[in-house]
Amino acid sequence: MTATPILRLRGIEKSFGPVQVLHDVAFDVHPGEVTALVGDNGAGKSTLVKCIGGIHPFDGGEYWFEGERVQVHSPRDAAAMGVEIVYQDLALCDNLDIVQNMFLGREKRRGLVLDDATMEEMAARTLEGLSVRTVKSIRQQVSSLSGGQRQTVAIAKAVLWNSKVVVLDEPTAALGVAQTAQVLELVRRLADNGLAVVLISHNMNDVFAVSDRIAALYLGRMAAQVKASDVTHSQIVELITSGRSGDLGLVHTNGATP
Ligand SMILES: Nc1ncnc2c1ncn2[C@@H]1O[C@H](COP(=O)(O)OP(=O)(O)OP(=O)(O)O)[C@@H](O)[C@H]1O
Repeated sequence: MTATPILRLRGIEKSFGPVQVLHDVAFDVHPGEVTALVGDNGAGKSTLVKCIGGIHPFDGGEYWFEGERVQVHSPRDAAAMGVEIVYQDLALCDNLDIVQNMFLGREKRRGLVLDDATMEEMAARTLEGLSVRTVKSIRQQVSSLSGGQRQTVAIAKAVLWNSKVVVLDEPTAALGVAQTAQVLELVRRLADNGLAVVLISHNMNDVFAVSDRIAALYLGRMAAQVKASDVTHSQIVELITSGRSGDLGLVHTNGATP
């Protein structure tokens, strides 16, 4: 674990028209760690992640990356820094195979022709690096994959580009028990490989199974950002439902790094 956050947000404010959704949000993300982002429906998790990914411009606040203040105006800006977001819909094309999906929109070319051999080799190397053995062939069409395999492909696609921060929006939401376990193992492996991983989840078992830190949003405010080992399930549930925990001695508010 490292003390220096790779991504640091301070004072983030975001409104949609007259409705303010994020209020003075602080959020730190560390390399080599899984940071769970939790909060009730409508707490602002997706909005915060879309601000991180450059989809929503925020109205005020500071975005720091690798110790420098940055301006992120588009998903392209975020991707250029190494920030990738895997949204719940996964944005995979059913009629294409795994390699084609992993390079969709960022195909490698040799002159005017697609460089299929290089793409296939890079895709295979990435999946191997993540110890993914659940897919039979990388030339398999995505339509034939299970939910867990699809999630795996979407995650592999995100890490293919030397990404440094990967945000996963509810990666186990639609999965059964065995597939959930596989995806959680993969999430942990990403962090163990040095990536900073942000995991949005409503499932406290998943959160405590893989997370190093937990950030709880309540009505658009960061109620607390704590080390997972410092809190109990019920304290996190309390933070999610009421924005505070009875035992405040264990809670570090305002996103400050404990
Ligand atoms: N594009 C938008 N325009 C207007 N309001 C929005 C927009 N996107 C989100 N909101 C509002 O912002 C608030 C936070 O929504 P957000 O989707 O960020 O919450 P969430 O924590 O991700 O919830 P969930 O767990 O249900 O996905 C909600 O009240 C939502 O209605």
